[in-house]
Amino acid sequence: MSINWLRFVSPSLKKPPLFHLCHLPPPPSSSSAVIVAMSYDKELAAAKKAASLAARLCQKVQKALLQSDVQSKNDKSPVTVADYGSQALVSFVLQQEFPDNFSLVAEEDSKDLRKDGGQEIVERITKLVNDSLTIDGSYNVTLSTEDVLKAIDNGRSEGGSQGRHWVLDPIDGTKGFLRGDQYAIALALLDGGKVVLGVLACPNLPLTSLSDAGQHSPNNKVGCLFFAVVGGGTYMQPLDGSSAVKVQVSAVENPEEASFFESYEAAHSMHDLSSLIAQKLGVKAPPVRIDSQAKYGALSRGDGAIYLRLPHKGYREKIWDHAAGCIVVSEAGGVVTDAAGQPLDFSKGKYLDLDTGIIVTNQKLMPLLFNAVRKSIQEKASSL
Ligand SMILES: Nc1ncnc2c1ncn2[C@@H]1O[C@H](COP(=O)(O)O)[C@@H](OP(=O)(O)O)[C@H]1O
Ligand SMILES: [Mg+2]
Ligand SMILES: [Mg+2]
Ligand SMILES: [Mg+2]
Repeated sequence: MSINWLRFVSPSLKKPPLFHLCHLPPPPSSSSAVIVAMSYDKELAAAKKAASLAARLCQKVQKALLQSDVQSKNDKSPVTVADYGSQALVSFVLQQEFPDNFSLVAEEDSKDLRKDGGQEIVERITKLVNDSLTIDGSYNVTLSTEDVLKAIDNGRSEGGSQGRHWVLDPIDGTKGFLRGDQYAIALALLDGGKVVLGVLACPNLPLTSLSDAGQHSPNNKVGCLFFAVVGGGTYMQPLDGSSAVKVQVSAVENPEEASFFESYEAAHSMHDLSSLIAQKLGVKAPPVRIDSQAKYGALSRGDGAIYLRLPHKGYREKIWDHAAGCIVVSEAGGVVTDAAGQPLDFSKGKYLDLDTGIIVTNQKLMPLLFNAVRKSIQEKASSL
């Protein structure tokens, strides 16, 4: 038999309450519930610091992007010095902060960098990482090229349902990054297979809503940091560090007024299926196509009301593409499920086992969205 841990939220807390719900066995000789609150304060501070430093590194590279900074991985997706630099930096910072209990599941590894001809690019990455550490000033170190390669490879954990694992996408939306568009540094923490903390740094996302007119005006500042801890809500602050505000998903109940997000890259989602779903719902506005988990961030503050991600058959989603985004949206009052209505399961290793795809919206719209998704999938299947 077990008792519930109780959610403990002090009304006097000004900071976001950072406590985790889970189950514990009862104390041996007590009939009253024991409240044990698990805090992720230190993890949140470290994650925000690591993601902000990585964002600064990426911004620097995006400004001066050279063709030679781009390599092609075996799966033909691009990867840049910024992806590697961001991963090395975040990995190094987290390892310094949590030396006794460090496990990281991250997208990149050093295999291609260790091949012949990789030395020059590794030196460039090492310089970027060291420059970022010098600006930060908390760690009095200069990393060697081998230190950087090792920091990248410390992201080789498999994750799973036991213990704590950090989950990192050092640049989510590398194609957007290369185009000068949206991208995100996405960092989450799994504890016992559940996402308990997420940080999304979105260096090119305007601080004001994407739906506001004039969002591309030169006066509209960009650079958002979203963060969420389980049970504590979602907050957004400018990447330059000024104060955070609590955010909430859109309260739209009428799908005709809902706007929806999908991937910019046509190959990442079945846009024909999304259009069918939108048509069934009566959504009037055309889809807003943006790269990366910036979509989850934008949705968490109500810029749009629906995010549909319906990859082509055979594609397997990775946990680093959704972990941070998922908690950022759910703590802002949204719902994230697969196309069968099941919550995403981050406890199975690097991959998410999903039915068809991922659907995201607010609690009011979810039943309508779910029905439209099921009907559209059936219609598409029977028309083939
Ligand atoms: N064929 C495909 N279908 C779905 N997702 C894909 C894909 N090819 C790549 N991706 C993933 O889509 C992510 C970008 O998401 P989005 O489409 O929302 O911009 C990529 O992350 P990276 O850029 O980190 O590699 C990559 O993991
Ligand atoms: Mg990639
Ligand atoms: Mg990604
Ligand atoms: Mg990536």
